[in-house]
Amino acid sequence: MIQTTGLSYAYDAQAEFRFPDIHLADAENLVILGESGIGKTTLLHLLAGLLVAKTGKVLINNTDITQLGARELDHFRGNNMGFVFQKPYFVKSLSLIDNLLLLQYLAGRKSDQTKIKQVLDRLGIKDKERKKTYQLSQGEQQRASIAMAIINDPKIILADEPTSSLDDKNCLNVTTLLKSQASATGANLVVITHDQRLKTQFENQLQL
Ligand SMILES: Nc1ncnc2c1ncn2[C@@H]1O[C@H](COP(=O)(O)OP(=O)(O)OP(=O)(O)O)[C@@H](O)[C@H]1O
Repeated sequence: MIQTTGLSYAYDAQAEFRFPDIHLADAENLVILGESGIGKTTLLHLLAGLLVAKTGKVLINNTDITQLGARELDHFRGNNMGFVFQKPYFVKSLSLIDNLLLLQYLAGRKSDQTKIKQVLDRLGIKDKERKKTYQLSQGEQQRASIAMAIINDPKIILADEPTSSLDDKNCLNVTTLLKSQASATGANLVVITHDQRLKTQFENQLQL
């Protein structure tokens, strides 16, 4: 569940944003649309607690993350959130499968190669599991970053332009996978994009 109230953020006096309130029950999805520079990434980073709001609250599963200290927030994020960032973050020296095993380890989970292979298979990159992530194409890296986001079954999946480098077929694969992952685990999925192809794929839309 995600609920925001009166959220605003200011980078400086020239770049101040007030965002509409968001109410999502468990398992509900939302696509946030809007032109470049309107504040989509800023809003997503506020939902993730990566930016500190000027005003307002962000309730996630009844925890107001704006009230958490840095350590608590890190812990909360690690246990509850999965991110698909515009620019993927990998450990460069490791293969794709080792990056995913590392994430399972860091979350205190047992290593589960079967699950990793299933996720990679559904994303169409199982044959790339032994590659270093820098050896993957941009679109493959985007799909790899989605595998990283969902591997530990987060309760909230936040995705920043997850389909921008993908062709139509992979765009549909990725949104289908994100939605089915979210519905399988009762997670909220929030996607921000200016990819108009996503408009018809989500029931809830917020136009900034
Ligand atoms: N660190 C920063 N300092 C000052 N201004 C910033 C900073 N980060 C972003 N901005 C400004 O805030 C505005 C909103 O940025 P944001 O990244 O949230 O937009 P966006 O809607 O996600 O854009 P895009 O679709 O191009 O990614 C932009 O005008 C940007 O220049």
